[in-house]
Amino acid sequence: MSKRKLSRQQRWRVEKVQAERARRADRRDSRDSEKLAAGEYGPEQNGRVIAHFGRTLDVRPEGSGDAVRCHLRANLEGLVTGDRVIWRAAHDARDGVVVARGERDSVLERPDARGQLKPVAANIDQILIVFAVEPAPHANLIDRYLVAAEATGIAPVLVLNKIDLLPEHGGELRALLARYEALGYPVVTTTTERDGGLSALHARLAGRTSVFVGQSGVGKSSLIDRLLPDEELRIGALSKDSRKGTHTTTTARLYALPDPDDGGHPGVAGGELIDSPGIREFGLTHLDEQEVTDGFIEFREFLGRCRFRDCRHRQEPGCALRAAVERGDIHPERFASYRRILDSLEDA
Ligand SMILES: Nc1nc2c(ncn2[C@@H]2O[C@H](COP(=O)(O)OP(=O)(O)OP(=O)(O)O)[C@@H](O)[C@H]2O)c(=O)[nH]1
Ligand SMILES: [Zn+2]
Repeated sequence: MSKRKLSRQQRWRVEKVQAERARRADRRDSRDSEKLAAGEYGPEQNGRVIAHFGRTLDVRPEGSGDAVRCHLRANLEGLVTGDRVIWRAAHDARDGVVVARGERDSVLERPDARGQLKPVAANIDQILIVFAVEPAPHANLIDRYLVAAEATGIAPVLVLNKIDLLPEHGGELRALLARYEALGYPVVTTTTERDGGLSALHARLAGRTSVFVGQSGVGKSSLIDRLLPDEELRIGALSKDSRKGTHTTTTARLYALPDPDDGGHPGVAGGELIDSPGIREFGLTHLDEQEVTDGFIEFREFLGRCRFRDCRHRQEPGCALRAAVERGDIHPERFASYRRILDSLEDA
């Protein structure tokens, strides 16, 4: 679209529309300023963005209470679901205005249609990477997700779902996951087919903001449906259609999970979930060689120890990474995965 040459007339029309938009934003902003000055808005308070639609946001007041539809001061851009904000409620309490954005602890980004990274959600504490007994994961796929998660700086957690389908003694999959536990990654097992099958997951979610990612068919929808059983909690939630991935731009939403210690009322203590089809499809995109290398956390202690400063850990003599593989300090499959991920970047 952006590459297409616009005719002069089209360009003129686009400019006119943009000018009109800017004028309207200015007008809105000066109206806000007047109202703010005239005391038509209440005092500043903290809140969190639970959904956003262009320049309109739903903000949940800190503590509790229903979300309030807010608009943005014109000088504020790029807020996303999960952002902490300072806002003021209108005196008629029906809407409000967001006046500032708080610092972000973390941000999840995805490339837009032009390949530019855009933030889609903020202040996420953990990325739950969902796998299943069926379809069985390749170790390489787990590594890909872990590398992508490490690049965001958000802590990854491995969730093995459908454990009702595990063979009696756990099979290869448990051994595979034990390998990741040894690296320090938390592993949680779940099943939607048994009572109490989500209790370890509930414990993991409590008090944190999480997102679920993972390949198709592993049970993300099934897990989320059970975590948010109350239809009301999912007001405005994804429709069945948009779940199927056709509307990957659908806005991310933040949901408070029911808190079992508070009679099942949704609250921060029960944990919070940010979800959208785009977030679920999060994967290995737009990483460079350095980010991939850094994403293998057990490599870190060996980096910088190769004979050559610019070692790419291939055939170079004195490679500290390859020596670590030979000594058994790095699992050969993790190293093979590393190589495969780098090769796939070159192909892309
Ligand atoms: N046996 C078993 N089946 C499960 C479990 N959880 C989910 N399933 C089934 O796995 C299938 C896929 O589940 P979904 O929840 O649609 O998976 P998803 O990850 O959301 O898949 P996409 O929407 O394609 O991304 C469904 O048929 C579920 O009923 C489980 O714990 N055990
Ligand atoms: Zn090396």
